[in-house]
Amino acid sequence: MPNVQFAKVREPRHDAAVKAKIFTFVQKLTEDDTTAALHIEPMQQAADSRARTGRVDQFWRAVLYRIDTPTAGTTYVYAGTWPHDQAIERARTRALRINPVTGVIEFYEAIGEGGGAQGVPTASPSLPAPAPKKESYLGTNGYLRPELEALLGFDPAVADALYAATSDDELLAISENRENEWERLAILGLAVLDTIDKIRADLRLDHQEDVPDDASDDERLQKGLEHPAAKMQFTFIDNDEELRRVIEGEDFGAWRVFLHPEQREYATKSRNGAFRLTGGAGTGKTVVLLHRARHLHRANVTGRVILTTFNRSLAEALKRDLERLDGSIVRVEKLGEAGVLVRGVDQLAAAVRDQAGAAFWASAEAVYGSPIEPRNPFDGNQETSFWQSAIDSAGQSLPPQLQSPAFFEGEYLHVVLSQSITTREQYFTARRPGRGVALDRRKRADVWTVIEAYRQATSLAGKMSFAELAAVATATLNAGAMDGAPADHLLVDEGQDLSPLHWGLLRALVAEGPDDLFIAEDSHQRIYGQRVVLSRHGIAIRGRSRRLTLNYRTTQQNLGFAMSVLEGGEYLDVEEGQEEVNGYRSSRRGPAPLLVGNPNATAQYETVAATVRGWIEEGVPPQNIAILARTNSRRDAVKTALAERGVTVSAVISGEGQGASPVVMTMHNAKGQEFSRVVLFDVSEGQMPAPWALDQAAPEERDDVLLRERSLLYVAASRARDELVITWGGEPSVLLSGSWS
Ligand SMILES: Nc1ncnc2c1ncn2[C@@H]1O[C@H](COP(=O)(O)OP(=O)(O)OP(=O)(O)O)[C@@H](O)[C@H]1O
Repeated sequence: MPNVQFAKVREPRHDAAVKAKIFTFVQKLTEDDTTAALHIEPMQQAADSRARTGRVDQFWRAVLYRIDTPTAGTTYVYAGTWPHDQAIERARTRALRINPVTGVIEFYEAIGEGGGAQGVPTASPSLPAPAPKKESYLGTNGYLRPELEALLGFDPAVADALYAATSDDELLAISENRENEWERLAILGLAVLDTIDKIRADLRLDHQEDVPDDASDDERLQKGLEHPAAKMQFTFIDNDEELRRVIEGEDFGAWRVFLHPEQREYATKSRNGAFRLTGGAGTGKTVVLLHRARHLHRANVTGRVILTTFNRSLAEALKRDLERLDGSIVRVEKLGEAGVLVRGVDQLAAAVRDQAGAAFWASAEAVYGSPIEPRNPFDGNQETSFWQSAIDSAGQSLPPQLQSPAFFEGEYLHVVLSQSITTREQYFTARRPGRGVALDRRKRADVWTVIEAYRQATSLAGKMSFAELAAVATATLNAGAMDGAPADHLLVDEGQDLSPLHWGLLRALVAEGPDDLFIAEDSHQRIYGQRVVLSRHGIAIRGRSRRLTLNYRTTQQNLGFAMSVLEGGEYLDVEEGQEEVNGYRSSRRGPAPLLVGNPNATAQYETVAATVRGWIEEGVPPQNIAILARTNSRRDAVKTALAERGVTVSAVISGEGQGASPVVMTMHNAKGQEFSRVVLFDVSEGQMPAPWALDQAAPEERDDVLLRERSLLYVAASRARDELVITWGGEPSVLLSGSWS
């Protein structure tokens, strides 16, 4: 029975009926390639004697390459389905070969009279004619023409065209027409002026497959399919499920199959301890986590893998995607079971509570100074109300700026719970790193009085915060109440938004060792809480940190705008290093983001309504459109205003939208999501940065609040895959004053 390797090529978009026929065709091919109905036919005078076409139906033909080796038998490389004549033309003119410089398997266009002599390279007709009169973009930036051929393996004609390009845009236009993924990404690297060495390293072009000297051409091709750079474009079809995913997935499903060599390495390589994967919004961090979860699970089915993220709705999305990636992964519902457990981080604390039973409430002694009776977590904004009442009743002697629930929530979480402080005396000498405001002994005594009042009132009400839940869960695990750590591998998404108590909990859930913690995070996207330094929570990264820079989600134009929002912010990462902003790139291009100022609120509503209406008329599926607002009340206001203008949108409170209408949600709720078209609504002075967020913050925390507002706009802007519109009424927000134009 032949094997099938599926190659990602730019074939025509197929409707469901054709896809079903392709599915049946490939299925039959894997069963028996001599089946007459498949019409597997060699090409006359073809550039590659391996080229074949096969009959999908009367109109459509598949293009195939047949490789025969003694060890692997027959392999067909499936290279897309085309209308009859086009398929013949492609099969006749395109060869499959090993790039002589890099060893990567590739499609190679060789054209000549009547089908062409085999192996004679010529420029693809899609290449623009060289324009020698103007200055070469690559030449001016210090690249040498021969390097493109000798070090990157470009065909001479392609190298000529690249060297003749006068701008990065011209380079990208060439890249869009190249057939091979490695070519497209190498050109993108050149466009953003990566060094040749970096391009070679990123795409693993230095990697050489181990092939004996006397290997046949077919054996070399077979081996070439294993090259890390080939895995971006070629995938082995294992079973019907995999085949269905590849055929039906198209671009949206590409993440499940075609990983960038860097992504593949991060998903599969074993690490000695905690590892941090950083990278801008849309660089595929979540994709790596999902693949890594599958990899760890497959490597040891008795292993206990936890995949966690900031909240429940993001965890639900991870669950769905894990299922899409591989339906055979054993998903479990309890801590300590073999398989993959997907939970929000607070749900993990609740799982410890539920599974440890009485031991959990007994362990509360480490947090409160004495065991507690079972309690329920707060609902909604209850925590703030409890702090306010405690301040009102016991905090009147404090300076006014400390009489704020925000100050107390921060102090309680970052100082009291983080250090398991249970008495006034301990609090007098507690370290308060990163808390800004200094507290003398007198003030500390007053603060502690409020904390005691809060603890008393919450105890009476039978309530606790999620931070307290995490603290008690950590104490429970550290006391050994669950027979050792309940996980072997812990994978964390959205790490930048986790609190010190979350990190304490995660550390306690998995014992230190190889592949214990894998953390995906992006400091630029921190929109909740204070920055955390991981080493203070028993998590030592020590050089095991890497960054992804290729944006898979959005266009270069949207990316440029999103990055410009970050300008003016000072970002430190979780290892206290400067977070880098350079090097991000996208291979996709699109329209420039539209910034639309409006004289007043009514005009702004008109703008948003017209924009959404226009997109729907254009044929954009309504559920791929999102309007993002800074607050719940602005979300509700724009929903009502749009309804008054005949545009129905559904408000998303948490999780995903319902049904087939555009969604409106807060920027916070848009975290982790993506849409084709996005409106950032009311990015006006007086709305963003939110004045109330600044007012509520203690003076020394205002800079961080501002930074988070900047990050929030960045998160929101980076949700758009294709088009982005930013609106305001009156004056624009100061956050829009970056260098973007
Ligand atoms: N190798 C790939 N091939 C095709 N698409 C990919 C690949 N990797 C990621 N993507 C797509 O890019 C988009 C962003 O990926 P993902 O959500 O993993 O990024 P992220 O870094 O976690 O983003 P954010 O930080 O904004 O949450 C998704 O649509 C994903 O399917």
